[in-house]
Amino acid sequence: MLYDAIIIGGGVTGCTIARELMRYAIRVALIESEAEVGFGTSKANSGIIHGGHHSSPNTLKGRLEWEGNQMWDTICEELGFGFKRIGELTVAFAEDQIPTLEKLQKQGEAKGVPGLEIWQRERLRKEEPHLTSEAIAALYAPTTGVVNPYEACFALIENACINGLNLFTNCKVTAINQTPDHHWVIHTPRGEFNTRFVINAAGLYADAIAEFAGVRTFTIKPRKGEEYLLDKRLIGLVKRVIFPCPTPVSKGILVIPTYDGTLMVGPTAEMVDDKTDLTTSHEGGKKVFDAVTQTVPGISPRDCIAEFAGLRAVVDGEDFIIGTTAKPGFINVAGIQSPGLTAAPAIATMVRDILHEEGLSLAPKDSFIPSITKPIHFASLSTEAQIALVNQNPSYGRIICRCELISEGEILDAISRGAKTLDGIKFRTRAGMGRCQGGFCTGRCMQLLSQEYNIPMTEITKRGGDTWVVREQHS
Ligand SMILES: O=P(O)(O)OC[C@H](O)CO
Ligand code: FES
Repeated sequence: MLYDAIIIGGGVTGCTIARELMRYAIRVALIESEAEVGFGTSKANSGIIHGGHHSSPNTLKGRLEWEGNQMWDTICEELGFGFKRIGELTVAFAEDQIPTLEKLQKQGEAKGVPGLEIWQRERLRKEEPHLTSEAIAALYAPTTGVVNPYEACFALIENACINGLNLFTNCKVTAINQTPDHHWVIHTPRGEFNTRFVINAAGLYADAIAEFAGVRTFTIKPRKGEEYLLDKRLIGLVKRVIFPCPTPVSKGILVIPTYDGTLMVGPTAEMVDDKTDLTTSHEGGKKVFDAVTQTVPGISPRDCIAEFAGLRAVVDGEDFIIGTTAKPGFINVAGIQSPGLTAAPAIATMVRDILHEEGLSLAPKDSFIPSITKPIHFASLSTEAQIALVNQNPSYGRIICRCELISEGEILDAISRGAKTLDGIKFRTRAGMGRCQGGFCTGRCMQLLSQEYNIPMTEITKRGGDTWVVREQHS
């Protein structure tokens, strides 16, 4: 079969493009090397929909940041994943940082970002009493939001699949070539895929994919960010995302009230050589906690319940690379570092427009379904609603994850929506994300995966590949 477009890479960029393209009467596939979408850089994203004022309007990422920011309300309404505009504060600790706040405010206002205000010490103390008294002023941005990035990926891809996307996971591209009639052939261990257009949204590996096609003009360098999740006891300590004044390459180390309320602190910003290096380090942890304990003194390293790292896909020049290449039909969507999540919906419409300009006919599809059935979150229901649900389906009455109060019904629902691994369950339902970090619920989630896919426990993985949890015993 000849596809009209194939997207390589199922991070938030690829998933958002896929969902956008499914509005039109075209044949589209998405190829992802990992076991599930969102399992690369996206799963370690800080989950911030940036206010719109951080990047210069003279850059592509600066333009798409604000455009994308404004598109998230509709997407979340349609797809039902969590998104809250909780606002942010960029904090100044010394007089010489005030011009930075003013510059960010002007930059945002030039783009049309509403509501940017500089708060002086008194207002700051009143609004965020747990912020250090050393803070002298802050730029408030009400447009900043938080979202669970992996939930966004799952919801976008589920909706894209309902609307006809062909999704291939565990499918690593090994070569790309062009036929004499200028169609592209993508080679994978799961077979060959033929397409008119290739959309290279391969994140850290976008340079390798461009190289396969003979159009590489950039190199992706990984910049690591370590993040530390804190215990629930700190929920509510700050209400907004707290930023320091930015550095030339990073927005700095933040205190992030995630969508679920749990605080997360980070990220670091260290260039690394290895695209698979997701280690956290003593130095990284120290850097993060030294910074955030100064900003919010109520935080302690002892509150950390989990830590992880992600790798930003950075190119020279630090801007997004989105556009056509020397070979017709091959489109790069590369260098999507921060604010990539924020910009993703605007990136998707930009890619759609490029495809149209390049000659792909995009007739809107009358049958497009914009929404998905929203997953039930049992613990948030009223007692009456919980009783009614359990009477109707007793699996919602069996709690699998005690820390996060997640029921069997929710886990079975996640599996029916495509969760294939323990992380797939965890990122969809929160089972395993609690204080015991899966100590109690992992075995029970494995039993459910084994039962639903009819596979032995030894085939179940944490996140695909060789990440098995139990091994067969040989005597
Ligand atoms: O450190 P940055 O600027 O890459 O930003 C990363 C995230 O968007 C915020 O944590
Ligand atoms: S029981 Fe699931 S994280 Fe503790």
